[in-house]
Amino acid sequence: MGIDFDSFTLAAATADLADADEPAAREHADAVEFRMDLTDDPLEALEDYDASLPIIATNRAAWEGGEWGGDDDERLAVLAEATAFDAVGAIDVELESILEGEAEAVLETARERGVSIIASSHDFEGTPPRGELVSTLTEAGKYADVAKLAVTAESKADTIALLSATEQLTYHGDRVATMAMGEVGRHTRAVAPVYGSRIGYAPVDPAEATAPGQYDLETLSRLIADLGGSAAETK
Ligand SMILES: O=C1C[C@@](O)(C(=O)O)C[C@@H](O)[C@@H]1O
Repeated sequence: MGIDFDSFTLAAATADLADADEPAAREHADAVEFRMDLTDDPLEALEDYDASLPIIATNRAAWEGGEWGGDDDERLAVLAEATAFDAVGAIDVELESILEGEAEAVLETARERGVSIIASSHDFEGTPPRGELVSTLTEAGKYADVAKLAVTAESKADTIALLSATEQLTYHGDRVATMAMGEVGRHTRAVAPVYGSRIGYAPVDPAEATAPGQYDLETLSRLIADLGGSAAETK
């Protein structure tokens, strides 16, 4: 069953699926993001999975900030295999792979199996101008159920640009997930859902963050709840 992302989804991001059974995950997370690239035998881990949270499967390329060691064909083939597991409700595919024409098979397999698709783009260096944020999200949305963009904010203006792009796409009816990585933009992880962002990522244990600036799960859950952030209510 695909995750519908109709409302905000808080994902416990981890390399270790056992985290899905941790009290913090059971209490605060709506899904678990399994970073397949950060573990040795991800398909075996999926086979052993018996917790109740649905899984977002991500097999991040090294050229997109991940740690997958093999080539891209194999990386996407392993991701396609992950869609066979009932617990996998969504996959995350790099927009770059989609635009290069490398992801057709994995996207088709996911669609056939009713698994939702997140098309993602990351900028670990900075934040492109607002117009570019909008066009990247619009492009990603053509191929996926959720268009995701993670940037690195270097100024408050960067965070405003990201939130503004989030609001624009959401107002237009597109499903997006946005966040600014690093210290300057950290608060966007709590605030972006107010403007429509559909997915937030947080580790169960802050020492095991999967991206710079992440809050731990309990903290992010509380911040979002306090701010009343809910994707469906942005108009
Ligand atoms: O793409 C994302 C977002 C993320 O990079 C973040 O900034 O929280 C964390 C990653 O695990 C996830 O795949």
